[in-house]
Amino acid sequence: MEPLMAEPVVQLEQITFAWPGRATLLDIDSFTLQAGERVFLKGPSGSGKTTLLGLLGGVQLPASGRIRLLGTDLAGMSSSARDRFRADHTGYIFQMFNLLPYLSVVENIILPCHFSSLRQQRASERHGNVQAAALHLLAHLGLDQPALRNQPVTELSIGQQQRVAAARALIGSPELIIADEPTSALDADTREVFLQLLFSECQALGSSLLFVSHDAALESLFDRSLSLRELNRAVVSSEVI
Ligand SMILES: Nc1ncnc2c1ncn2[C@@H]1O[C@H](COP(=O)(O)OP(=O)(O)OP(=O)(O)O)[C@@H](O)[C@H]1O
Repeated sequence: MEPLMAEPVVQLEQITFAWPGRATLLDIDSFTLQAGERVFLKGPSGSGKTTLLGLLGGVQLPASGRIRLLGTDLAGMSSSARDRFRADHTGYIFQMFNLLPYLSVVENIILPCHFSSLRQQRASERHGNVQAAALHLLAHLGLDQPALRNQPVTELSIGQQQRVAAARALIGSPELIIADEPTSALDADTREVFLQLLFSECQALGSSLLFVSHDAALESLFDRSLSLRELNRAVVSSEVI
């Protein structure tokens, strides 16, 4: 018997998208992200990379076409169901990290488990409870000094904040990790170290990674690289070369 192929994590078919009052920004025939794949997405500033990431998580809906996350059509859901689905199955690492300044390191990391009982359950099954899961991730990401755990995140270095942001995205093993320019504030050596840590955690958890960056030096480290310019049939006037 043929082995069963795992469901693609993301499947995008013939989507178009325009911000209100603006020309079509995205017109994409097809894009698939397979389970466990690590894909690098590049494109000039203003070409629509962040907008595409928003579509993949169901933050915005396309004007036409279909986006399926883990086989589920996002357009067929109510907006609250989409929010829950996104919280359960996707982890985000943002360029500015978006950590909550009034929460400690561990509190920031376990935040997604407050919005997703599935991620809370997965983290607890693996590690006993969500705090232990957060400490496990901190150790794997090279941040296991006990003094750091309860420190306000505002007192961390940029590299430390970035790892906390990665741990927050990874907790509870979401199937898809979306990273939007998460290394732009780091120097070249630190970037590659961070990326290797992120790769090994994604592999350990079985998560796919879609990583947006301008940094061509990182491209060869990924399974596959995509250029939004080549993927997108729309003519984008807001691109900055
Ligand atoms: N919330 C929004 N409302 C209206 N227009 C938006 C919104 N977000 C982005 N845009 C517009 O969509 C276009 C693409 O922006 P987007 O942030 O997706 O590009 P990007 O490729 O991620 O750029 P960068 O590399 O600079 O982050 C820009 O013209 C931008 O002004």
